[in-house]
Amino acid sequence: MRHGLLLIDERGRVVLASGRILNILGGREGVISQGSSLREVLRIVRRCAGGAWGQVRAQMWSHVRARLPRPHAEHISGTFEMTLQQHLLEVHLQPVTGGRWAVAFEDVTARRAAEAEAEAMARRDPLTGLPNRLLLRERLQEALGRLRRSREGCAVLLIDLDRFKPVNDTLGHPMGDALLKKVADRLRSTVRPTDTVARIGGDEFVILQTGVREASDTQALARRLVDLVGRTYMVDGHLLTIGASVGVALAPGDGSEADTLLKNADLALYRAKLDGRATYRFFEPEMDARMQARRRLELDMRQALARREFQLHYQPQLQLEGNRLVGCEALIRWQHPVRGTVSPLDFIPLAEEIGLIVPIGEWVMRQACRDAVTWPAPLSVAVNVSPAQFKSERLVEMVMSALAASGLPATRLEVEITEGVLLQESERTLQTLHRLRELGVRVSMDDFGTGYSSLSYLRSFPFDKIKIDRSFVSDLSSNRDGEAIIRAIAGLGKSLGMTTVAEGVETADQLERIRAEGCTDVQGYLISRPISAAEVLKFLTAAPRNQ
Ligand SMILES: Nc1nc2c(ncn2[C@@H]2O[C@@H]3COP(=O)(O)O[C@H]4[C@@H](O)[C@H](n5cnc6c(=O)[nH]c(N)nc65)O[C@@H]4COP(=O)(O)O[C@H]3[C@H]2O)c(=O)[nH]1
Repeated sequence: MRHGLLLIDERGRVVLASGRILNILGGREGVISQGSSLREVLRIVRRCAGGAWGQVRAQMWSHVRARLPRPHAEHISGTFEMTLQQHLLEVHLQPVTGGRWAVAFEDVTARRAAEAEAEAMARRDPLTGLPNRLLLRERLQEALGRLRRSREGCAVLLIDLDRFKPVNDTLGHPMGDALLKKVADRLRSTVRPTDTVARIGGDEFVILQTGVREASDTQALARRLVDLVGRTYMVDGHLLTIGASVGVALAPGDGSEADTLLKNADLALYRAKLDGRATYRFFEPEMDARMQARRRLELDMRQALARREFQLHYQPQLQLEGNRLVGCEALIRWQHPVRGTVSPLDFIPLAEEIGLIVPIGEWVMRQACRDAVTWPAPLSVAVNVSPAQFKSERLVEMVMSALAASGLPATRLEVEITEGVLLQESERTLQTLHRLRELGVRVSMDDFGTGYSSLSYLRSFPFDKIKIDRSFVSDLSSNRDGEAIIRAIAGLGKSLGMTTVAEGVETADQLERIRAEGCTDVQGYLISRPISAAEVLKFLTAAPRNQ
C-alpha cells in the first residue's frame, strides 16, 4: 500500500491511523496507532530517521514553519516531501472540521524514479544515447556560466555529415541508423570526458569542447573530426564512406550566449559546405554580414515577381552560313528600385539554392514564349532552365502550358541546360528531356567544355546544339589551345549532326577564326548585346548582317 492516513484531533492525539505506509514511519522503532500523541509520532519518526533526522526535520519544518502563523497545527495545510528509510514520502496536511487535521502520506519513490528517468530520457537521443539539443543547451549554458566566473573558454563544433542521405535513401533506414551509431561512437572516442557530444538532428552532431585555452586546441579537434568521420565504415557487410563538414564558434570571442554560438557555428558550417565539404571552418564576423546580405537579397527576390521587377532581354544568334539570324537567347534582368540592375550571376545561384528559380523560371518561360510568338517565323527563342527546375515534377507540363497559352510552336522553343542538370538523378532528368523533345522542343547544352564530363553527356542525350563556352572564344586571341578546342568541338558537333554555337564573340577576328574552325552559329557582343524585348523586333527585321 503506497498510501497512509493519520487523523489528529485538536489535542494532538491520533484518532485514526491507517495504511501500511505507517510501517515505514514507524518501522522497527514502534507503531503509530490510534491513541498515539503527536509528540510520540515525532519521536518514532525521529528514531526511524536515525542519522538522517536532521535532514528529515529540515524537510518537515521548512514546510510547517513557513505556514505557521501561530503554533496551532490546524492552520497547517499543504504538501511537502521527506525521505525516510530510502523512501520518498509525499506528505499532505489538511485541516478538517472540529479543529482536527489529516495527514496523508504517499510513497512516491517509484513514481519519482520513473519521472527522473523520463526526464533524463527527454534529454537523450534514443538512437545513439547521446545528449540531445535540450541537454546540449543546458551544458552549454553551464559552460558559459563557468566562463563568466573563471574565464575558461569553450567551443561549439557543429558537424554535418556529407553524403549521409544517399546511404539512408539507397540502403534503407536501418542501415542509416547503424551508421549514425558508429559515427556517434567515433565522436565519443575522440573527445575528453568533460566534453559533450550531442546529436541534434538527423545527421547533425555538436561537440561542446570545454577548457579551451587557445583556438589551436579546437582546431586540432576539428581536424581530427573531419579525418575520423571520413574514414570508411563497415556496416552490415557494406563498406560506406561519408564525410564531415564542421563549423566552429569559440566562446567568448564569437559570442557568450548559447543561441549566438550555435548560430555562428551554423554560419561557419555553411561556409565549410560551400568550400567543398569534408572540411572545417571557424566563424568569422563577415560570415554574418554576408548571410544577412543574402537574406535581404532573398526577401527582395521573393517580392520581385509580384512587383514585376524582372524583365527579359534577348541576345540574337547568327547562323554563319548565309549570315542569317536564327533566334535569340532570353536573359533575365532584374531592375530593383534601390539596388538598380542586378546581374543574373548575382541572384540566379541563390534562387536555385532556395527553390525560387521554379516560379522565376516559369515566368521566364511564359514571357519568352509570349515575346517570341511576335517574331517572324521560324525565329526561335532559347530559354535557360536550371537544375532545380528539373527537380520539379511540373516542368514538362509548365512548358506545354506556356506554349499553348502563347501559341508559339514547340519547334521555335529551345531549352538550354548546363551540365549541372545532368549531374542530378540522371534517369529522371533524361526522361524529362526526352519528353520535351517529343513535344518538338529543341535541347541545347550550354557552357560546353567547362564541366567535368561534357563529352560523356553528349553520349547520354542527343542534343540539338552545343554552345561552346565563351572562355574558349576569348582564349582565341591569346592562346592556340583555344583554337584547337573549338576545332575539335565543331568537328564533334558536325559528326553528331549537332549545331555548334560559339558564345561571347566580340571581335571580327574571333568571328573569322570561328568560321574557319567550322562552327555553325555565333552569339556575342559583335552581333549584338542582349537587348530589350522592344528592340528585338527592330533588330530581327533589319537587313541581314554582313559580318
Ligand atoms: N563578355 C561577354 N559576355 C557576353 C557576350 N555575349 C553574351 N554575353 C553574356 O554571356 C551570358 C550568356 O548567358 P549564359 O552563358 O546562359 O549565362 C547566363 C545564365 O547561366 C544565367 N541566366 C540568365 N538568364 C537566365 C534565366 O532566365 N534563367 C536561368 N536559369 N539562368 C539565367 O545567368 C548567366 C549570365 O547571364 P548574363 O549576365 O545575361 O550574361 C549572358 C550574356 O550577357 C560577349 O560577347 N562577351
